[in-house]
Amino acid sequence: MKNTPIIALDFHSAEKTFEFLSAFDGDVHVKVGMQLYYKEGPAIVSRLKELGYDVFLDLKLHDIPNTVKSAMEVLAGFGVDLVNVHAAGGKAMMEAALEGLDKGTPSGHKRPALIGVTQLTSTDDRQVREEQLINVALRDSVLHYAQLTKSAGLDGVVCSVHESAVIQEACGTEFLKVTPGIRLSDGGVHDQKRIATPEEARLAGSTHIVVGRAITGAVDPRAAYEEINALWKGLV
Ligand SMILES: O=c1ccn([C@@H]2O[C@H](COP(=O)(O)O)[C@@H](O)[C@H]2O)c(=O)[nH]1
Repeated sequence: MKNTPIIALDFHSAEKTFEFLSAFDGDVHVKVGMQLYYKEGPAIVSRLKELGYDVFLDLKLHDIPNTVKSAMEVLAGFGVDLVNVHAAGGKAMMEAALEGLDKGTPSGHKRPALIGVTQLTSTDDRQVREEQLINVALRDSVLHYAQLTKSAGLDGVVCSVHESAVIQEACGTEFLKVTPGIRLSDGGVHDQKRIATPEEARLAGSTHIVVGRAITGAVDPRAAYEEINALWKGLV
């Protein structure tokens, strides 16, 4: 899996998606989230894979272990590179997800990497305390979910840049730290709470960054991508 910025294709149709991608060569890493997948179904994933894109299918599964296992068995057949579950579903659910992926991956193919969502980057300390009734700081909750995810055998987590360093220390450099909530220093925050710049992500030890609106909402998306990639790679 390449470590160039993962572009969140948060569009409502295949038409919009491919119009957007026409400004890029096929050598980018993309994320298909709920809105695009629910609209276009597995066909959008097959099309992107046929065109050579690395695909993160971001459906954030969260259900009883048996259901998640069966669903992952199906997703494994799509040939995507990365899939995810909510770590809050528990260790047994995450283990079941991995089992489903192993079972569904066609022989001779590589199993998609599997990561656990810790606390969404749109969540802050107040919500953890008052809405989730978790009596530890958000950072400790994220670290706990990361360790649980690792103990279930998954390949990494979705977290914010603010937790990447502590997770790297606890779970190692190979453990994926996929970080959304990326903004340029003059960019809008939108609905995100734990944001950071591409440079901050690199310095904190994130292994991947996920970028949506800072690219898709830019006047010149290709230029925004190049700027973010250069900052992420430390080239400027
Ligand atoms: O904790 C999470 C998990 C997933 N996301 C997804 O990443 C992108 C971010 O989009 P922006 O426009 O850059 O804010 C989006 O698809 C989310 O569903 C996340 O933001 N936080």
